[in-house]
Parts: sequence; C-alpha cells; structure tokens
Amino acid sequence: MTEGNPPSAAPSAKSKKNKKKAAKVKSESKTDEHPEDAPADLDDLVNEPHDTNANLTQEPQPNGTGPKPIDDSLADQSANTEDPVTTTDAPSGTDALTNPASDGTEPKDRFDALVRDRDSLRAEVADMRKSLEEIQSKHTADMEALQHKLDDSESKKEQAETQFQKLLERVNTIKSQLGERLKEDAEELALARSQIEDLEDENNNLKDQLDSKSTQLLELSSDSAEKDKELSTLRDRTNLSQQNWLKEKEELLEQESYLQSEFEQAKEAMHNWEVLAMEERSIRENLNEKVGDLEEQLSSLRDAYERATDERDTQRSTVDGLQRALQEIQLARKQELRELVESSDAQLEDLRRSLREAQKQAADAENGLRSAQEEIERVRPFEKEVKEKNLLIGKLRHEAVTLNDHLTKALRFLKKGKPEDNVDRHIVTNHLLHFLALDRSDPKKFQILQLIAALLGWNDEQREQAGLARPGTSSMPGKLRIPGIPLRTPSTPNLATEFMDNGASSKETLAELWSNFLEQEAERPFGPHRIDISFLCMPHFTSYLRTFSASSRPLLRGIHSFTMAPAAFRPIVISGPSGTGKSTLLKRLFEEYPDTFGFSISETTRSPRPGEQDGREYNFVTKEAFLDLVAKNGFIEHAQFGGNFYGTSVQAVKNIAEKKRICILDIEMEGVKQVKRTDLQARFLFLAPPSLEVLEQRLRGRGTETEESLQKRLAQARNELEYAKQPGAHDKIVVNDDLEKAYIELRDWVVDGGKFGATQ
Ligand SMILES: Nc1ncnc2c1ncn2[C@@H]1O[C@H](COP(=O)(O)OP(=O)(O)OP(=O)(O)O)[C@@H](O)[C@H]1O
Repeated sequence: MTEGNPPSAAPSAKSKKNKKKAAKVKSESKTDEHPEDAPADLDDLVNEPHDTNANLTQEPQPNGTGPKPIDDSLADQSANTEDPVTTTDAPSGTDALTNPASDGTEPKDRFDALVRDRDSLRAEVADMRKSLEEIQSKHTADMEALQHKLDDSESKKEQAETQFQKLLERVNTIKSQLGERLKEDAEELALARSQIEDLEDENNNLKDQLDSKSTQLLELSSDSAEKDKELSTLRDRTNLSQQNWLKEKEELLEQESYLQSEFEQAKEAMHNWEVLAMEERSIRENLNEKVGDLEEQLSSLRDAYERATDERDTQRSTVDGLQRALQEIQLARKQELRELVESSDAQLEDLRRSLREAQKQAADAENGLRSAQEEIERVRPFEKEVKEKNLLIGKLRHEAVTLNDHLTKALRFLKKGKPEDNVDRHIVTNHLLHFLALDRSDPKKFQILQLIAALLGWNDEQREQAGLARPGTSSMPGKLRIPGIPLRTPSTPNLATEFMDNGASSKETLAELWSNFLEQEAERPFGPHRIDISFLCMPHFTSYLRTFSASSRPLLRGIHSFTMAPAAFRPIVISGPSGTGKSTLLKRLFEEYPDTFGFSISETTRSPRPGEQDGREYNFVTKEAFLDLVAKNGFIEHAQFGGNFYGTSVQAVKNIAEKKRICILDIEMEGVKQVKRTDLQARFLFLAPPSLEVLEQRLRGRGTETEESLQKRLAQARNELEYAKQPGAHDKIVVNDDLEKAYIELRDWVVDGGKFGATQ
C-alpha cells in the first residue's frame, strides 16, 4: 500500500502478499548465515573472490562435480580461439600447465595472462561486491522503509477495519431502517399507483367530457352565431317596432283622447239617462200619486159604484188601462235603461281595456322614449361638437369670404392700378430725370414739369403752387396742357417766389430743390435709393411738397425715411378683445390705403398644398427648424393645430418692412407682450369696446360663437381690459363706440400725419 491511499475496509490480498514477501526477506537473511548450504545471490557474490581463489588453488575434482578449474576454462577459451587444426592436436589445458615443456615460454605467458585476467576479474568482483554492498544497504534501507510503511498500513488497516465495522453497523442499521421505509414507500407507491390509475381514469373521463363539451361548445358557438343573427334581426325588428311603437303610441294617444271624449260623452249620456230615470221616477211617483188619487177616486168610485155600476166599470177599465200603460211604460223604460246601462258598462269595460292597453303601450313607449332619450344624451356631446364644428366652419367660411373679398379687391387694384402705375412711374421717372439733366434756363424744363403735372393730375391750385400757372389763368382741371405752350419758365424769380409762398427764404427752384434733395439722399449712409414715385401719387403730395419746399426738412426726412429706410416701417400691433371691431376697422383702412400695409407670412411645418408657394401663402419649414426658432425666441406667436406648427416670426414682420410696407399685427395680449420683447419698435393700439355688455351684444350679433366660446371670449376680454389699464401697455387706446369716429381716430393715429410713426 502506498502512502496517501485510504485504508482499505477489508484486508486485501496485497497486504497478504507483502507479508509473504517480508517472510521471504527474513528467510533470505537467515541463509546468509549458511552460505555453503544455499548460496544466496548477494553472499555468493560477496564471497566470490574467496571462492574464486579457492577454485584457483583447488585441484580439479576427479568426478568433475566440483567447480571447474579456471585453467580448464582458459584452456577451453584458448581452444575456442585457436585454429581448429592445431587445437585438435593440442594437449588439454591441464596438460599444458602440467607440461610446460611443450613450448618453453607459452605456458608462462599464458599463466601471466590468466593471472592478469584473474586480477581484472578480481577487481571486477571487488567492484561488484562494492556495488552489491551498496545495493544491499539500499535494499535494507528500502526494506526498513517498507517495513515501516507496512506497519503504518497495518495500523491504518486496523483503523479502517474498525471504521469498516462501524460503517457496516451503520449500514446495517440504515438497512433495517431503510427496509421499513422502503416497505412504507412501497405501500405508498402502491397507493399512489392506485391513485394514479384512478386519476387516469378520471382524466380519461374528463377528456371524454372535454370532447363532449367542446363539441357542445362548437354547437353552442354555431347556435350563438345564429342567435347573434337572430339578435341583430330582432334588434332591427325592435328598432322597427320601436318606430312603429312610437307611431302607435301617437295613434293610441289620439285614440285615447278620442275615447276619453267618447267616455265623456257616454258619461254625459249616462248622466242624461240618470236625469231621465229621475224624471221617470218622478213620473212614476206622480203616477203613483195619480194611482193613489185614482184609487181614492176608485174608492170614491166604488162608493159611487154602488151608486153607479156602469160608471164603475168604465172607471175600472180606465184604471186598468192606465195601470197597464203605466206598467208598459215602466217596463219599457226599465228595459231601455238596462240596455243603456249594459251598453254603457260594456263600453266602459271596452274603454277600460283599451285604456289598460293604451297604458301598457304608453309604458312601453315611455321605455322606448327613455332609451331614445338616453341615446340622445349619448349623442348630445357629438351634436354639440358638430354644432361647434359647424360654427367654426361658418366662421372659417366667413373669413374665407372676407379673404376672397380682399383678394378680389387686391386683384382689381392690381389689374386696375399696377400697369398704369408702372407706365406712370416710368414716364414720370424719365421726365424727372430729363428735367434734372436740363440746364436751368432751358424752357424744356417747364414743359417737362407740365407733363409731370398732367400725368399726376395736378389741379389748378397745385399747378399754381408749382409755378405752372398764374392764379386765375389755369386751364381746366385734369386736362393735359400742351407742352409746346409754356406760360413761363420755372426758373424765373417769379416762379420761385410763387413756389416758396409759404414764407421760405430760399430762392431755389423746384428743380434745384429736387436736385438738392437727391444729392442729400445720395450722401446718406444708406447710399442712393430708388425713389418711390407711387408716393408722389398720394393725394397729399402737394402739401408735402409745400412743406418740403418751405424748408421743413425734418418732416420730409421722416417721409423719406418712411419710403426709403426699412427701419422706419414700424409695425403696428392692433389688439383688443374679440368682437371689438378690429377686423372691421382694418378692412376700411386697407381699402383706403391699399399699397401701404402688409401682413406677415406665417411659418408652418405642414407641407404645401397644391397651388401653394413657399414664401407666398406660408414659409414652409421643417419641424426642426421651427422648434429651433422657438428655442431662439424667434416667434411672436406660435401654436399647434392638427399635428402641425404655425407661427408668426419676428423675421417675417421685418420682411414686410424690407418690402417698404407697414406690417399690421392683429394679435391678442400675450402676443403684444411678446412683440414688446423684440427689437421691432412696433406701435401699439388698443381697441376697446364701449362696455362688456356692448361687446357681448356684438359677439352675439356676429353669430359666430357658441355660448361656451362666448363666455371664454368675455373672460379674456376682462383680462385684456385690465392689461390695457396698465400705464405704457399701449401707445393709443381707441374706444369703438361709434364706428366712423373710431375709424377716423384709428386712421389718424396710424397715418400719423404721413409719418406712419417713423421717428427718423
Ligand atoms: N362701432 C360698432 N358699432 C356696432 N357694431 C360694431 C362696431 N364695430 C364693430 N361692430 C360689429 O361687431 C362685430 C365684431 O366685429 P369684428 O369681427 O370686426 O371684431 P374683431 O375684433 O375683429 O373680432 P375677432 O378678434 O374675434 O376677429 C361685427 O359684427 C361688427 O360688424
């Protein structure tokens, strides 16, 4: 057993083998003591030189049983090495040694060789012995180690055996316990198996049931599909019947009212019959009374009977007849009354039945009505939404109509005004340039001025002011004066004096003024600009000209800035509660000043519709660009409708000024605040209603609002009015109580004496 191996539980065959080996080692060590009996390997080797010597000295045994003498072996050797021919004749080794005379030197040599051999063999034997000793000592050490190991193994084996015994005991106990448990488990197993069988049976049953159920389910689903169909047809029928019910209900109601009236009539009839019965009763009573009277009379008659039997007979027959008649009348009346009561009862019963039916139908109809009302309730929000949408559509239509109106007018203006304007512009420009290029003394200057006057349609007063006519000598207004007949040259001192009739000290002519003006403009930092001749077409041109001529340069500069420098086109922000009249007033303003104002083009993220052009209807931008601009605060107002963004950008407003128009912004309070944060230098006008009540009336009158949106607008109006009260919130507040008055006030403030608010 090697070290580290676990001790074997049972004594192994290997340990037995070790024991045997140990015994053998012991016996071998014993044989050392008697080498002659059984020469052991080691001792044989150790004693070999001695023995060899002995052999060498020993005489050869006659029986040949002893060890073979070395000489013989040597002889054998030499015999083997020598030529066979010679060796066959040669004497044997012993002979050679004993008989050296055969060759005087050979045996000696041989002997020497043998001695040498022997010496070498001895040395070898000594070496071997030494190594043998080493091996022996190593062997003993190994043996000792092995013995030691064996002892260890034995002790371990004993331990292992004891452990084995213990384990065996434990195994036995476990075996016994396990046996019991196994028994129990077997029983449980059997039980479980039987249970499993039961469950399997159950499972099979359930499977069968499931199959049957699934078939049933299929049948049921087909049934249900049919039922669904039936249900839908029933629903249809119900709807139909509901409609029929409604109709029937109406009919029944009519019937009911008819029956009610009949019932009333019957009641009245009954009442009449009762009256009749009463009358009848009273008649009967009267008759009874009469009968009493008659009986009295009869008794008297009886009395008289005796007196007059004939009379009695006649009286009796009369009474009988009367009684019969009375009975007949009574019977007839009774019968009649009975029949009447019966028929009334039957009628009443019929009426009651029909009333019951009608009530039942009414209840059904009420149920139907309730469900219809519920349906109506359900539909009402949609109805409201539809109404609101319709209103919105109405408003949009209204706006579209207004826009259309604007567009038509704009087109008309374009058609009517533009080409002429262009022609006039070119003509006037050419004439003006020609006018300026001419020498001051050239009479053509006067002619050109006349042409300009004709083209611009100056009236007499304007002509006189321009030095084209002396007071009282002018031609018919609007008529083109023939250029070939100058009244006088504009360069004469007379003209200059007349032209500067506003008390100006300057003696410059109009041409000089124009050239000075143009020179000044050329020196301005903006550089030379195109003169907007359309400005000259403005109705107040001559008064401006006069003002200009009267050396009121700052005013002209202002006017000039208005026409020349984009910075001067200050946007106008018109705000005010919804319904105050902003659109109405602006419409008038645009009509009066068609080419002066402009609206900014909004930005949108929606894609252009057919016919729409980028930069015309909208500036079509990407969502990213839009949001980027929002982040940069580039919008005055922006909102989102139907997933698209729309907004009025600051730049779009500036673009209008670039086009030399005044941008009008009709925005609400938040927009106003936002514009104030920009560098647009806008002017702010607030249009206020005379009162909230009037505002409400106007909004209602416009017919574009629902109650809800109206209330919202009024609430917003309160906010806007509050904001307007703050000092500096607006530059101008116009109260729109009278449309004409409000318009004039608004227009005058906007036009600002022609400066349109320009500060430069
Ligand atoms: N001074 C006035 N007197 C009587 N009615 C007026 C007057 N001004 C305007 N209105 C009427 O009030 C109604 C609202 O006017 P308008 O539509 O111009 O208001 P708005 O301020 O532009 O409203 P919104 O901001 O909602 O567009 C219109 O029916 C208009 O005819």
